[in-house]
Order: sequence, then structure tokens, then C-alpha cells
Amino acid sequence: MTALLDVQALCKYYTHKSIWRRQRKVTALAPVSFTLERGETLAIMGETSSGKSTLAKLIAGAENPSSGQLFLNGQPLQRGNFRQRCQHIRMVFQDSDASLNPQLTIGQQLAEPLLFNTDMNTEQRREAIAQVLKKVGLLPEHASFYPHMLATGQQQRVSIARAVMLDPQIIVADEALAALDPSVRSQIINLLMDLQKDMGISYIFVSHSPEIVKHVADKILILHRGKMIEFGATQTLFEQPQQQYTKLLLQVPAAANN
Ligand SMILES: Nc1ncnc2c1ncn2[C@@H]1O[C@H](COP(=O)(O)OP(=O)(O)OP(=O)(O)O)[C@@H](O)[C@H]1O
Repeated sequence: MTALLDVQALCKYYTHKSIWRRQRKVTALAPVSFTLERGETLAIMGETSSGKSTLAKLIAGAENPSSGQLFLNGQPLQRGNFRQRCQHIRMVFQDSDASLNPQLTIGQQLAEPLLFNTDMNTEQRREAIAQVLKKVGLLPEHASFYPHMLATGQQQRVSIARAVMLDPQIIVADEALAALDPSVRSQIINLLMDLQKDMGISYIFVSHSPEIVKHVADKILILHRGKMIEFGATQTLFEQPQQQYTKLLLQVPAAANN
């Protein structure tokens, strides 16, 4: 069967200018290949600068790869085809406050993907926005609020509403839970899991937290200095990691086990 997402030898170099004006090539991501199935959750883990955000951005189309290809349902995802990419793969960022426009109401921000990607009229958009706000545990009235009028958890719900607006197949969440306090984080995790059940969404989570990963992920991909050093089922990696680096990354702090 065709995988939902087939990542083939995806690779990213950046060129840094040194003080001597020589160009230095930095491998942010060495060729990485893996597949993701429908309704599955993949966690990308690794220490700082290991290439996690680079991989997330390449999948979401926020950066172009230096080489390699992505296939969605067997079809190649075209570089620069933003309409195709944003309908099927959406991204949620860590800082919802920064990713929401302070000048626009929540309704105006949720209308944007509909304006660019659908032929809905004003009334249809209003109805779709009311529905998506309810879906993420907010009220239709929140459409007239500005971001600063909402608490952090509510802002993250708006970011999730914006991500699910076009009924995507994959949501890429780059540390989307890291800035939230523990009780709000649990609520957002439950919301994401409920949306996955209802809409069949697949998630790709960039995370530093073994507790969250153990709870939500079906598979884990481990990056070390831009290289994928381990990939497998969550339980297998927690119980039988092949690498010491993986073992250290997946160590759940003792307090979290109590
Ligand atoms: N736009 C860019 N220009 C130049 N180098 C970059 C750029 N983005 C990332 N890099 C480099 O690529 C490497 C991987 O960065 P990346 O942000 O993907 O790591 P990360 O694992 O997400 O780190 P963190 O956990 O700190 O967010 C780093 O060495 C970084 O300096």
C-alpha cells in the first residue's frame, strides 16, 4: 500500500560566510528517508542543532530541500506549489503569540487559508470559522477577538484551528507544546488526539520531551548532527534503543515516572 508520506533522501545544506569570506557548507540535514502512514504520529527528536526544525520545515514546504523528494499518497510534492502543500500539510509553531498577527482578529486570520484555497463566499467562510472554533474548544464569538485578548492555551487552539481549517492530512508541530504550562499542555495534547481520531490526521512532532513522545508517538526518528541515527516504533526505541545517544534522549526524568 502507498504510504501517506514518503520521504526520500531529503537533504539540506546551508552556506555560511566565514570571516575570511570563504563559504562554508553546513549540512543541516544529511539524506533522510522514512515513511509515515495515515493517522500515525511521528516524533522527531535530537539535541540542539541536530536538524529537527530543518526536517520539519522541509516537510511543511517552508524551506526547499538541497536534494531529495517528498511523495504524498504516491504523488510528488512540487517545490513552490504552496497551494498543494498548504492544503495537505500544515505547520503549528511553538510560539502561537508570534505566529498570530496582532493586527487581525481571529476570524480574519482563520479566513485567510479559506480565501486563498477555496471558493467559499463570506457566509460560508463565517460558518466554517464558527465550526472550526467549536472543533478546537473555543466559541464562535472568539472570531471577533484579537490574539492579545486570549490566554496562551487559547492562542494555541487558534493556531491549531488555522492548521485544521483546510482539512489537512498532516500537521507538523515544531515544539508546539513546549511553551505551555503542564495543565494547558495536557489539554492541548488531548485536543490534538481527539482531532486525530475525528479527522484521521497524521502528526509530525518535533519534541525534546520523552514524556510527551512516549504518550503520543507511534514512531520516533532520532537525529544527531543532521543524520538520522535511529528510526522505529516508540516502544522499541524506549525499550531497546540501539544507540547510547537515543537512550540518553529518551530518558524520562524520575519525577515523571511517579
Ligand atoms: N536558515 C539557516 N541558515 C543557516 N544555517 C541554518 C539555518 N537554519 C538552520 N541552520 C543550521 O542547521 C543546523 C540545524 O538547525 P536546526 O534548527 O534544524 O536544528 P534543531 O535540531 O531544530 O535545533 P533546536 O533544537 O535548537 O531548535 C544548525 O547547525 C543551524 O545552525
